[in-house]
Amino acid sequence: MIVLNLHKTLQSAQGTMSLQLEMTVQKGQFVTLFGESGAGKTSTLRMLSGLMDPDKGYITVNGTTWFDKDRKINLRPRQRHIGYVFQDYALFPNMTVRQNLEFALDKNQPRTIVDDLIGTVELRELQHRKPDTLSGGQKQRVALARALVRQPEILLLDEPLSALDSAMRQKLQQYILEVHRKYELTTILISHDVGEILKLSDRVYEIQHGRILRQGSPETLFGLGQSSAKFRFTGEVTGIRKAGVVYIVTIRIGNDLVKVIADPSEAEFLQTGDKVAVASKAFNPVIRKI
Ligand SMILES: Nc1ncnc2c1ncn2[C@@H]1O[C@H](COP(=O)(O)OP(=O)(O)OP(=O)(O)O)[C@@H](O)[C@H]1O
Repeated sequence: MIVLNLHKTLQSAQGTMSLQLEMTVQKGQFVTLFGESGAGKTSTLRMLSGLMDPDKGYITVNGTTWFDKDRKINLRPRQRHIGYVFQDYALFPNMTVRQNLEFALDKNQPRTIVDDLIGTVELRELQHRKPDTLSGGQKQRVALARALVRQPEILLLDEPLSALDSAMRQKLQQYILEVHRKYELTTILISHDVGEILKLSDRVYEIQHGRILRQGSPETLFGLGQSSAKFRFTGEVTGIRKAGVVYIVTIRIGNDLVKVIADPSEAEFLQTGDKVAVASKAFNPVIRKI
């Protein structure tokens, strides 16, 4: 179980922002941090991993204190047994895929874990290639495998899929779920993609200006518990047009554009850029802002 009690003054473009978060993540959970840019999501992961010191508060993981300002406890990043995957892969360009993984091994650690990971994320054919010969999705599989070489209990994923196209994202989501289950990880993801959050997470925290605004299961948080589960998708509004007494709302789902008819009460609160859920109610799609 991870218990976070974090206080940190951050410098935003608008001035100072006071981050104050209390969060408990159960062992084995898949948790997502969601919220607008600059809300403090990355800073939260950096404090958990030891890359940024909180001004006040404590971090305990499975009963061990990793950080406690009052008791002057502050474990170094290497002592925290965390795997961290970033959006930009951060691979060593002069090393092959296998060498990137082997470089992460601890002294005395058996090499079998490297083979196991290469198998799990299907890198066997690519293992002797250098990163600049790989696609974005392949590089991110290498970064995911490398983050797991030291067999961490906690995996932190900072928007790892946001640079990938939709088909590649879907594949990578599958790999992420697979490693989360196979290596019995506790995983914390930062994501803005509602479909991705629904697919992967047990629990979502919505962060705004350094505070938890809402938390709950993804279905509850995005209002999907109230709609029929027979037909449901999430997407982003790209246009709203009035057509007589109704509105035509264009929604982007992955690479597809779908048009949905909405009545004025549904369309009233929508604008371009909104994330929405569309579900069917007795064959009529209903549209809800999330
Ligand atoms: N070391 C630091 N010291 C002070 N302020 C910082 C530091 N690092 C980041 N900040 C500021 O803290 C704020 C929150 O940044 P953070 O990266 O945590 O947000 P975020 O929610 O992850 O946003 P995004 O989705 O854009 O990545 C930003 O305004 C940033 O400039």
